[in-house]
Amino acid sequence: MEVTARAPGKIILSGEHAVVHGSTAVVASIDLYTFVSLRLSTSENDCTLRLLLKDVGLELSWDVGKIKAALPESDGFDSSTPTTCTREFSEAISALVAEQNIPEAKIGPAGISAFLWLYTSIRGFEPATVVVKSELPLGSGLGSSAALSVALAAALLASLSPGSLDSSKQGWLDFEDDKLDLLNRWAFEGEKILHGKPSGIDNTVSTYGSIIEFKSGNLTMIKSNLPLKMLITNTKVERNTKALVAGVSERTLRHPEAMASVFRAMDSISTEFSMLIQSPATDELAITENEKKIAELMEMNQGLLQCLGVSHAVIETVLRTTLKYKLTSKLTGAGAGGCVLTLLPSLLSGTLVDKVIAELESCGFQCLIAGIGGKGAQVSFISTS
Ligand SMILES: Nc1ncnc2c1ncn2[C@@H]1O[C@H](COP(=O)(O)OP(=O)(O)O)[C@@H](O)[C@H]1O
Ligand SMILES: C[C@@](O)(CCOP(=O)(O)O)CC(=O)O
Ligand SMILES: [Mg+2]
Repeated sequence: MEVTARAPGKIILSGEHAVVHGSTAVVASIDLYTFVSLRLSTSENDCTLRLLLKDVGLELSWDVGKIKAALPESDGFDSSTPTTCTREFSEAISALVAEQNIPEAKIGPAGISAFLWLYTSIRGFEPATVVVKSELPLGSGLGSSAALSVALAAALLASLSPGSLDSSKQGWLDFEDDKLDLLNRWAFEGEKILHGKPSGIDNTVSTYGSIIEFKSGNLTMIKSNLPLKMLITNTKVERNTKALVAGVSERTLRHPEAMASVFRAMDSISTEFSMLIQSPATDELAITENEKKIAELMEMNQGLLQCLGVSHAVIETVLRTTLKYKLTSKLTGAGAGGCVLTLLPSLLSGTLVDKVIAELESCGFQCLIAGIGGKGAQVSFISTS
């Protein structure tokens, strides 16, 4: 039997970075997914754990006996209790990753470390083949790290207890509500390896889907009464979330009072953003008024992200370009490159949207409009017998 899980990426509509420091943020899942397929080995002579990372063209493999010998002694694994990768395990896992001699240009090693931690913690030392493939651009602010952790944990947990899902059914199956919390907590452990100090917002929206107001680990699912159409522009400037999150924490240590004020302002912006998108807007006039306020909040949010030191010249180029068309933009995710969101008001003509996209793409950027607020993690079973 093979199990495939899929987990969506996300756009942070308001409050990135500040959310790591306890402020409110608003996030939506997008209809671009990371897929993880898991096939346990059926051959007695096979002792290999294989990891195929299709997006970066890497095929890695380890002897499961060697993995067991390399990791510190432990009381055994317990898939029902998500545990944090300790420094001792992290060092042993880094050594297992290093021995694969991965070309640095291909990928940051943290994703592979997160894989080894989640795999060995949930499934132990069983030989298997795991294939990862994503529709998301990696390291661009659309949450590929969380989608990887969620899809991986989902495939592993589903393979352990397929009975809790109706595996005779075709197509994508939802997890039961009580399993979602376990899945989310495991994915958070993966995201810790990838982000250093994650807020948990990305793994939460990738697990549950929808639009979520998030603060200090608590989520509230919300329903938008606005169309909230966002143009996503990928600047293709690569950056690393872990380094950017650490940079904001260092700035916070240097200027605690000033940064606390910025985080408070971000909290107010996100709270108002959430309230505005939920407020009943029955006619065109009310929708337009609320969209204007949303645009203003996005502009303020972007200004504060600049205060945190996470904007970038290329992001400013996108802001200037969209402003020529009287459109408002903000970076999304960790910033310093990656993706930028532009609000497309509901009355905006299709011709104008085409024009702004053409101009952005002439700068070498890539534009897309994703569906937002859809389903979270799901699994599918394929019988290989
Ligand atoms: N499909 C994938 N294949 C391999 N590694 C991945 C994949 N998706 C995510 N990763 C890991 O996540 C990292 C990017 O995460 P991050 O810097 O948090 O950016 P984002 O989450 O915005 O995409 C990559 O460098 C890699 O380690
Ligand atoms: C900057 C942050 O708020 C979001 C990072 O998102 P991404 O990895 O850039 O997709 C970090 C976090 O919340 O864990
Ligand atoms: Mg990430």
